[in-house]
Amino acid sequence: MKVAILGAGGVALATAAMLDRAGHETIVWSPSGAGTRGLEGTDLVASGVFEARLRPALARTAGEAVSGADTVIVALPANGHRLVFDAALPHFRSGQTIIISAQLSMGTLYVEQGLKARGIDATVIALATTVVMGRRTGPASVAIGGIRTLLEIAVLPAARAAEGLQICRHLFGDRFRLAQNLTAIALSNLNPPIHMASALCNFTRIEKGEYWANYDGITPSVARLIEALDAERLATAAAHGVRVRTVQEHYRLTFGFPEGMTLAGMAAAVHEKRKGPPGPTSVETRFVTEDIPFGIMQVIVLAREKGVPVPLHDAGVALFCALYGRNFMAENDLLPAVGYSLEPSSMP
Ligand SMILES: NC(=O)C1=CN([C@@H]2O[C@H](COP(=O)(O)OP(=O)(O)OC[C@H]3O[C@@H](n4cnc5c(N)ncnc54)[C@H](OP(=O)(O)O)[C@@H]3O)[C@@H](O)[C@H]2O)C=CC1
Ligand SMILES: CC(C)(CO)C(=O)C(=O)O
Repeated sequence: MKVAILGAGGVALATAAMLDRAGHETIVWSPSGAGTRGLEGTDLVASGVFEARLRPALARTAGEAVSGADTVIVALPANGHRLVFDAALPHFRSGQTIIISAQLSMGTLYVEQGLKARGIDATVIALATTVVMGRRTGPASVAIGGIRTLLEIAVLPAARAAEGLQICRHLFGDRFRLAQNLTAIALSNLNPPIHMASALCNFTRIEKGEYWANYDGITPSVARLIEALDAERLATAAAHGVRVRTVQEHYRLTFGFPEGMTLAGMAAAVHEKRKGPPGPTSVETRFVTEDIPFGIMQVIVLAREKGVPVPLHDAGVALFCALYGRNFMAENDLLPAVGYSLEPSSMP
């Protein structure tokens, strides 16, 4: 299959390596061009859970990437989604499949609306997290941190669910199951609570650019905060009538741990085994710039809809707005575009 990957960071390049290994043809687009500059005329080298050397095609424009592809994978942080969706939408064709890896803030609805406006009959698939974990380690290298064994997807239109499932399996293997709906996917992305708690509790390290290891930063107290945030997310999901995995299940499935381990215990075991990846070392980290406005805000908006109190989510946004002197709520350019209000006055 011909696959266009929009984005050229850790996940995008790890995805390209995984698809190349499975015999698919890939073309990668970096929105600014910075992400693919180091790949011009040279192989991409993947290391970690598998090793590979590949030469993905490089696109200069979103149109060049998308036009010849059967499937398009959006693989970049959600604070870049709107820009990338707007660049790609004029080029989508009927019959294509668009996979959002991973969805935050109902980006799938935004794409669906854009396709409808153009009369394009394409399939849009939302993932709650990425198939593969990855981190760029240099201009032409990527470290593959892991491949998930089980992922939920939602497919629009819902009538194409079986077809969507088949395409995901064809690309990445038999590791997908259908979520109840898009709200379940929206409430299944575990990065926002994990990253908010980690970033908040390790903030001076981030601001001073000190080295810290991501899972080592999830100490028992940080894990307790993540679990308290998770209780709010689970209450929101229950109010919407959707079943989502708990943060413990998420770690268990991601890392293959047996049942019964605590979150802090699993984080410590991952750190012991991997020692990495590093935690963020810049205040511009997507743990904040993506996860607060697009992830935490999404939970807050869905909680408000059902009158579910989420005081820790609200407090988290307020704290990060104060830490940065910046209105993160106003940075979400997806939810208002698909009809959700970000106004605090719509609080229950
Ligand atoms: N890395 C991981 O293991 C995991 C990642 N995820 C999620 O997957 C997604 C991708 O993550 P990852 O690849 O690590 O992220 P990266 O930070 O490595 O992504 C960098 C890529 O995103 C583009 N980009 C970043 N910000 C913007 C923006 N504001 N506007 C336009 N383009 C932008 C960059 O563009 P350019 O090339 O122009 O510089 C570059 O191509 C995120 O949503 C993340 O939360 C989820 C689980 C695990
Ligand atoms: C660091 C990791 C793998 C776990 O939080 C991650 O999810 C990310 O980089 O987005």
